[in-house]
Amino acid sequence: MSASILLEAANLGIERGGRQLFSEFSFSLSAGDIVHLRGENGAGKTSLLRMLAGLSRYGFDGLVQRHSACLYLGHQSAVKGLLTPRENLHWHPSGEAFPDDVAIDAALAEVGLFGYEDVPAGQLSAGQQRRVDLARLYLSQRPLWLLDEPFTAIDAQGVERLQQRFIAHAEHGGAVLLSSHQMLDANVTARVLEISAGAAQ
Ligand SMILES: Nc1ncnc2c1ncn2[C@@H]1O[C@H](COP(=O)(O)OP(=O)(O)OP(=O)(O)O)[C@@H](O)[C@H]1O
Repeated sequence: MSASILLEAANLGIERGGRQLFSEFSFSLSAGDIVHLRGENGAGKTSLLRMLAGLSRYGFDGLVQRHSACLYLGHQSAVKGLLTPRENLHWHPSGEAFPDDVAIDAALAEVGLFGYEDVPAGQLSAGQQRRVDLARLYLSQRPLWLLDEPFTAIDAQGVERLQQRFIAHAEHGGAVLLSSHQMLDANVTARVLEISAGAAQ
């Protein structure tokens, strides 16, 4: 095994609701990779990302080897409305706690939430709540990022900043696998993984 490989997936298959979404899907993620997971609605992107993150095995086949700690961002918000952004990040349900309020506030500023640190998250807009989740990308030390629709509810400027963050993460030895229906900017050097009905490539 090369030291730079962060994840290996071999012969993956997913069956949901009696339908085989795809099978015999193999790939790896290495340090420096940005990989864009694409496929139509229902193709199985969320199912695949959950499988890779080790969150679900239902209906799955194949072997996933993670050689690195992983940060998983689901397409549904993990933000608790009664907690403030600072508290949400302090006690994040991923189990990756961020105890340093100074670092948390800096991350919140990075995602445009300066001044909202102590506002109950339930009072924030959908995009601002998504930004609380995304602040983890400025706090986490985990090299392998598995991101399900990270651009959801994010404005154009925010999407551009996120892509800059992906580039910086990859340049520092991380890897990013993200699903999105949006095209990535031309300055993002990304590999495409395409899932289509019954097959993947
Ligand atoms: N818990 C479940 N039980 C049965 N079928 C499921 C379950 N979860 C997902 N599916 C089915 O699996 C298929 C793939 O769903 P998934 O959410 O992985 O697709 P997706 O590619 O992420 O789609 P989208 O682009 O719409 O987010 C869908 O047809 C969905 O109905």
